[in-house]
Amino acid sequence: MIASALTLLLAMTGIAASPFERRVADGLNTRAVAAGKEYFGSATNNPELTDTAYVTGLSNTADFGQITPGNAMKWDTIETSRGTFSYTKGDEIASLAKKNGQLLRCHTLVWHSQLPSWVKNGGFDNATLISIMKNHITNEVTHYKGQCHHWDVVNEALNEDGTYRSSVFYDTIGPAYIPIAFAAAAAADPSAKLYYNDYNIESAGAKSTGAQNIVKLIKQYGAKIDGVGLQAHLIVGSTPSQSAQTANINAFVNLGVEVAYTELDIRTTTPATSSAVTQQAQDYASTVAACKAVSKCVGITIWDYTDKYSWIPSVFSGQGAALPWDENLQKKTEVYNAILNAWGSAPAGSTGTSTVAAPSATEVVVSTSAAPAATSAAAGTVQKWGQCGGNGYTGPTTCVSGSTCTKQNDYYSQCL
Ligand SMILES: O[C@@H]1[C@@H](O)[C@H](O[C@@H]2CO[C@@H](O[C@@H]3CO[C@@H](O)[C@H](O)[C@H]3O)[C@H](O)[C@H]2O)OC[C@H]1O
Repeated sequence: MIASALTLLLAMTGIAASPFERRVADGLNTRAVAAGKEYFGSATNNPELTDTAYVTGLSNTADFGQITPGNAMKWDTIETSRGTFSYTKGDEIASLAKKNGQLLRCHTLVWHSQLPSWVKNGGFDNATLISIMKNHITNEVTHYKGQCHHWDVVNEALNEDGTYRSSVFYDTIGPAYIPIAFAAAAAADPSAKLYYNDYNIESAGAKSTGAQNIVKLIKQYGAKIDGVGLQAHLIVGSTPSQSAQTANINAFVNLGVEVAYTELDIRTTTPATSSAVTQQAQDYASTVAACKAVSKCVGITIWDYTDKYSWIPSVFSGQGAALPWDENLQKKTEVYNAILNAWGSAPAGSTGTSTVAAPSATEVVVSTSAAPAATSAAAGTVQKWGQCGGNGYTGPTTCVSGSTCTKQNDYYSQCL
């Protein structure tokens, strides 16, 4: 009786055992952990949690050691009207992760999308919007304090050319909204790792450089940033090579932050052909191998695990089949095994499922980039937050020669 209860408990936690042995079940997460990573995980959404077969798969810690709420922690769910906070949906997913013994990646605090119109169209001035943003962050991060392994603090602040995206936050506050957000999140939960998260930054280019500049900006302001999330909404046949991805990861790591793949899916035209599936398996493998090759790439999250609940078909017309499980919750063997084997061999003593040799992965070390240069503002430039000091700002306070940095209040200062 006690032995069968123990077996049931261990099966629920992804550990297979007899009364005389404890063996870790083989899977995407246990292989990632054996490769030195923190987790392999999946996003999920509340409506799917009524599907018991789906939840059983999501709760299998051999495959998934981490869960990310796809929508439940976004501003339009949490603070639908000013000062009214609702955590029911986020709590449901946080509780599931806790029950399963899985890590929780919390997503996301400040984003131009899925933002309620009372924020987007509120017409608030600079100081008021800063106060609204800080209040939102403080309230939500405090609610989940101690539960979030990572927080995606700011999501998608960049255009494709690496310049700042126009949003109510950027247009009202200026780029300083980013370090202000990170500082507020750090104050509310000092132990959560704080991430900047974006798409199309999985290989070198203007946007990846823009994200690296955001890391520098946050640090210049004296705020804490721990990591950069590479969303990795990729396309079959156009996925960057392993070496391109590894070099890109190292460019972030060399700035003193870690990296995680946060929303990986690799879409194709549907219905997927067998050659597309073969290419997709290779694309997943090169992405996993890139992460494996750099110790500071801490884990990979797929943006849900099954095509049944993928967001892709609703956003990219005629595209889909992006995930390792199909619409019937069946593993796509070729894709699943490619991920499994890209992580390397099964943990010693595990209940093995595959014996295919793993590809070798080499750590690529690129030269350490120079420390970020202190920026000097041009005469007449309105610095929308604390460029001349104030409100905790510890970055450069120098104007270009001949101009004087004048503090107007805690939020505005100007080089005159
Ligand atoms: O009708 C909405 C529906 O449109 C919404 O879809 C979600 C949109 O966000 C998706 O996640 C984002 C994917 O891209 C990255 O850019 C972001 O970081 C992610 O947050 C999510 O998967 C979709 O479900 O869901 C709510 C419905 O009311």
